Amino acid sequence: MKYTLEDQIVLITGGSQGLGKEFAKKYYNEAENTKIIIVSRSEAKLLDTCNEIRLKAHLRKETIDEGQVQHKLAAPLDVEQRLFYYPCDLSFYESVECLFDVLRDLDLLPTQTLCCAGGSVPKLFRGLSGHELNQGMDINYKTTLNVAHQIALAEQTREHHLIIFSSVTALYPFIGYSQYAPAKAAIKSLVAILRHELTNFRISCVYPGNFESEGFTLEQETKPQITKLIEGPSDAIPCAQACDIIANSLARGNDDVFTDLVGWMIMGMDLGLTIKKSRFVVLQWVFGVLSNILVVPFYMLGCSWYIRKWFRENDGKKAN
Ligand SMILES: NC(=O)C1=CN([C@@H]2O[C@H](COP(=O)(O)OP(=O)(O)OC[C@H]3O[C@@H](n4cnc5c(N)ncnc54)[C@H](OP(=O)(O)O)[C@@H]3O)[C@@H](O)[C@H]2O)C=CC1
Ligand SMILES: CCCCCCCCCCCCCCCC(=O)[C@@H](N)CO
Repeated sequence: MKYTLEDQIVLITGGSQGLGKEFAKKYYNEAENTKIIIVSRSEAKLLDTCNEIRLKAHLRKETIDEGQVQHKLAAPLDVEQRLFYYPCDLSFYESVECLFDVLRDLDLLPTQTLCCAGGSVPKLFRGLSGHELNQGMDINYKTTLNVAHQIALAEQTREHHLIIFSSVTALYPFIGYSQYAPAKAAIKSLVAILRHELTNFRISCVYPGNFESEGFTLEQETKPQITKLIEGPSDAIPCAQACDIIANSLARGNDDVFTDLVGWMIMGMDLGLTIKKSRFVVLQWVFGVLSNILVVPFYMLGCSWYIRKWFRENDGKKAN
């Protein structure tokens, strides 16, 4: 199943900002016959994003008499529209069922689904609240799980391209990401199983390195210094650049997608019982085998020594 922007119905979760918004822009500006539905919790952000994308494309639609804006996903559908939004907290299964009931009623079941919704609160484990801990699983795992399940039920035979967003931290979890990395690792595990079961689906999993977004800016505020040091080799790239890298990689047929060299390296080191479909995969595998023997043991020893030193110097109990 080739990845193309044109002639699609694409559902983008987390489309109100960051990477999801960049993908909505890309589909809107680079394809003429593709309908885009962006979903997130905040109707205000979704509305702003729709208007901004239209304004930039000089196609801003004025509000209609009833006070409804033309691009909220509702009946009757304005078939002239290409960009819609639907506010929904995707961590609640029942809300996702309602979303898919609306899509089905409007004959807008997607041909591509991008599960971009996610976000992290990087803190030391003891510094997290119960709410933050549970939000981690809700926002990063349950939003993807619920949408993937509903699209799997909706599309029993037709081809569908499911594009799920994990993180390099799923392949290399480290200090400061306890609220986030386990959820992203769960996504990696789910992808491997769905690739066995959903035989009419193409399932791609993206493992981005750092990129600049509203979420990234926010997480920098709580991120422990040791976490910033460890992830230092993954410089944050512009969000639009990350979007282009991912789209080009998908178009080349890759299904395990990285956004930087560090991500390629770490994916190579993650051997395990899954066949990677990534760029330069043979070279990546050879690199992974050799580095697991020659580099990783020394890196991990050095890393744990450095973390212990950091705690000693920062009196770990209070350090954040
Ligand atoms: N930025 C980075 O450095 C990296 C990001 N990633 C991953 O890439 C994806 C995109 O990242 P980024 O652009 O930074 O994300 P942002 O944090 O900028 O945006 C997250 C989006 O998810 C939406 N969202 C959050 N919770 C829910 C929910 N319960 N239901 C529906 N929508 C929700 C938010 O909208 P609203 O608040 O309106 O709900 C927002 O649109 C995420 O999965 C992230 O984990 C991976 C590696 C690195
Ligand atoms: C031989 C061993 C070499 C190891 C090099 C180690 C480099 C680690 C880079 C980790 C980058 C993590 C980026 C994803 C962060 C993320 O998902 C958050 N920004 C959430 O938004």
